Amino acid sequence: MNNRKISQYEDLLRDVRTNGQRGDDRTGTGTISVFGRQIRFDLDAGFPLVTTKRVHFKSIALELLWFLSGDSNARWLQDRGVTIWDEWANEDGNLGPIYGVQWRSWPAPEDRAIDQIEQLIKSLRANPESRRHVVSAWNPASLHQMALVPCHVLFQFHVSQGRLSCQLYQRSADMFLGVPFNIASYSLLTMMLAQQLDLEPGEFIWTGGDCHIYLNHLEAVDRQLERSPYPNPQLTFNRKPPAIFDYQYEDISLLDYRHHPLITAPVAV
Ligand SMILES: Nc1nc(=O)c2c([nH]1)NC[C@@H]1CN(c3ccc(C(=O)N[C@@H](CCC(=O)O)C(=O)O)cc3)CN21
Ligand SMILES: O=c1ccn([C@H]2C[C@H](O)[C@@H](COP(=O)(O)O)O2)c(=O)[nH]1
Repeated sequence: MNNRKISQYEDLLRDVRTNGQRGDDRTGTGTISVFGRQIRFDLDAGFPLVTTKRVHFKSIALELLWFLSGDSNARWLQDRGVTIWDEWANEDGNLGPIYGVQWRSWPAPEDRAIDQIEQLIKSLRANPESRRHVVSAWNPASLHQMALVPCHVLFQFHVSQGRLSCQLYQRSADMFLGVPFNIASYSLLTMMLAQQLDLEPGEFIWTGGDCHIYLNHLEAVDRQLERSPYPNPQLTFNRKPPAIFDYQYEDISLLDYRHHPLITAPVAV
């Protein structure tokens, strides 16, 4: 079965490497890209953290907790040693109303704010069979204020046979640096929600729009593609926090993460 393989990410990376078309992009770096791809991960077959290079899980987990807290200032991350948003932040750490703000306080008329995560949890509890468990970060009225418009734009949860699944639509996908983060981040979110709702984690389905490799990542990608994936690590929680907003980094344990050495490459700004 495709969703129980351990090489979905590497297979897609190879697909883009082989079939990507040369093009220019906003950052001036240049890419090879394909449009429209999907990969799926069975979350009871281990945690889908890429093993063909070292991926810094702590940055991923802290970024997710930062989104969930509704914060969009990079200071909170910087105070915890996470530097992945530095290039886009101004001198005060400000990034404008990016993910955290749209998830937790989407601006609505009459100065109201919509907490999409709170509503999501309520709807998953009250009406698990609903086909409307959707969260959107793409707010056309706020895009001009954001340091970077959302890449992971919309996600939907689905409950079937006691299992909670998630599908993400990512409009733009930096295959080498961003996608390993995005897969792990949404898989972790799905496992946290499943724990809160007393459901089993189901599948994480990643759907990508423009899937690209930056030209200055090609050598790094070629090195990575010579490597064979290891079995997935396991992810467990050390306690059940009272609510989805109460998780701390220390509540999350990543076990048996066997990986190949780090491969570094510059991020395109
Ligand atoms: N071009 C680009 N690619 C991205 O993936 C990306 C952006 N821009 N802008 C916004 C966020 C920031 N994200 C980032 C930014 C940097 C790394 C990065 O440099 N990763 C290194 C080091 C990780 C660390 O310091 O923890 C890596 O080896 O994975 C990863 C994701 C994902 N996003
Ligand atoms: O979570 C993320 C955030 C960003 N990216 C990548 C995708 C692109 O390479 C850039 C964004 O540039 P746009 O011109 O706005 O598409 O950042 C990612 O892969 N994952």
